[in-house]
Amino acid sequence: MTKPIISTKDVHLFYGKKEVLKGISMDFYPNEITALIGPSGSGKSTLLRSLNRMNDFQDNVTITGSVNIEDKNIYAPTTNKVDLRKRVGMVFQQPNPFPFSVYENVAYGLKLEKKHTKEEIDQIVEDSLKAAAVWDDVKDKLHESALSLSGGQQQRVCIARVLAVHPEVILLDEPTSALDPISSGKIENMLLSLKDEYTIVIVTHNMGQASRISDKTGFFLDGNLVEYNKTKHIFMTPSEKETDDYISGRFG
Ligand SMILES: Nc1ncnc2c1ncn2[C@@H]1O[C@H](COP(=O)(O)OP(=O)(O)OP(=O)(O)O)[C@@H](O)[C@H]1O
Repeated sequence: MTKPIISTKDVHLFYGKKEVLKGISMDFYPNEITALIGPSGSGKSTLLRSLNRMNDFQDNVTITGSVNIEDKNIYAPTTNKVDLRKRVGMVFQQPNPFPFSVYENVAYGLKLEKKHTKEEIDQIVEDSLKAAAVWDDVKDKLHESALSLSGGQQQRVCIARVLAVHPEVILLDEPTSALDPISSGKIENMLLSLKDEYTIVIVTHNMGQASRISDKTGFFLDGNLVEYNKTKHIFMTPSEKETDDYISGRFG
């Protein structure tokens, strides 16, 4: 049987005294896309950020339970957080390229690693931009500022930046919510093509997007994981009334 690449066990997360994750246990499998859905404030982004310790950047956060990657708890004191965030890369809602050229954005992590020759970096930059389906848009402007690109192109360059350091898992927090439908469609197709090599977890408010691209879907409500199952099951025959109400637009 396939083993999960990430397992959360009974994760509780508090901002100050406020409990925003109330015991989340979830397995994420290799070469699958998992969608996290639920109303605003239900804890989806917080759970996503707990998978590569992005919550550590915020004060006043307490987390209990465990998040295991291949049987090691990432919250163990010995975890190297820089390495962790390379293995588990993240793409945010607003495209956030650095104010450098397209090339420098994608080469950034590789240059920090100091493991590659200039020729190798050139090749990885090209391969990553191709995998992120933005090469044709930017191949003639690699040395122009990434900030001069459209929002959709910037977001795909940000995805290329994550791919360049060869993560195992890619976390995406509403990556298309700031984009037009054509750019969103390109990103959806790209994510489907990346599934063969990566494990993908995506927070989305777009039910159509979740049903089009994900293999499994988790429905969050008020810090609880109400239901987690194959996407078809969640959308066609949900087991819980709350899930049914949410996906059929009765609340949220
Ligand atoms: N830095 C923070 N400090 C205090 N409370 C926070 C912080 N970040 C999030 N919260 C609270 O935690 C709860 C869960 O937020 P979270 O962003 O995970 O929800 P979400 O389901 O992703 O919502 P959305 O869909 O609106 O992004 C919310 O009540 C939110 O107000």
